[in-house]
Amino acid sequence: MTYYTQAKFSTSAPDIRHLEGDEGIEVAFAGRSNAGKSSALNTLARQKNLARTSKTPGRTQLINVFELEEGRRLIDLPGYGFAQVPIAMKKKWQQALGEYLQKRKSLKGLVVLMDIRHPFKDLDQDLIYWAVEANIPVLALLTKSDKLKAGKRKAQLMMAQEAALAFMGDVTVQTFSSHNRQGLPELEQMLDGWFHRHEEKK
Ligand SMILES: Nc1nc2c(ncn2[C@@H]2O[C@H](COP(=O)(O)OP(=O)(O)OP(=O)(O)O)[C@@H](O)[C@H]2O)c(=O)[nH]1
Repeated sequence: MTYYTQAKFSTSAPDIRHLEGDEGIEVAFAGRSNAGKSSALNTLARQKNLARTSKTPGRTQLINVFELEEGRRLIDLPGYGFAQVPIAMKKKWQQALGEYLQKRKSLKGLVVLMDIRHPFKDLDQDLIYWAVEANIPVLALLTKSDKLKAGKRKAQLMMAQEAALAFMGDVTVQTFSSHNRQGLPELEQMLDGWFHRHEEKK
């Protein structure tokens, strides 16, 4: 049992601007469609169906809020970068996401999930830049690490760590696999830090 196993679905919001209750502490999860976000949330919570996983990219459209305990939340942001979404909608979404990162007072950390084989695509980079600008610490999670052999995995991690320096902010990079739970303790440690750091300041 860890703190995160108690995660419970709380609400869905159709739009980031409709997220309620900007109090307490929340940590958001974002990533391109199919990056493995739902799988990572399920792995973290040790629950099979907390966040739905699908093989159809782009299915996670709503913003899902999972409560850990009163005033502690995980926010599952919709996957981005889905080719079939019209440009106007993409722009609207990006603007809303930027606003969320800038204005959301309870947001204390952002996990950006990226397939270890294709990290730091344009939209990932935009998101990380916005977070850095807003002083939100970022954990870049290189997902599906089980897809690579150890040597290649290490090389990808080092390359991504090097690339992360360009953001000039609080950006940590680690590898992660929902299939074999590689990186789960490190992910939990980072989240613990975000939740606790702010608790102490209360
Ligand atoms: N090998 C491997 N495959 C994974 C891992 N995590 C997720 N996948 C697979 O990648 C696909 C997408 O995973 P999801 O967790 O649904 O991805 P998502 O980012 O939530 O996708 P959207 O719902 O489109 O936002 C599924 O087929 C998963 O089985 C992993 O750690 N290792």
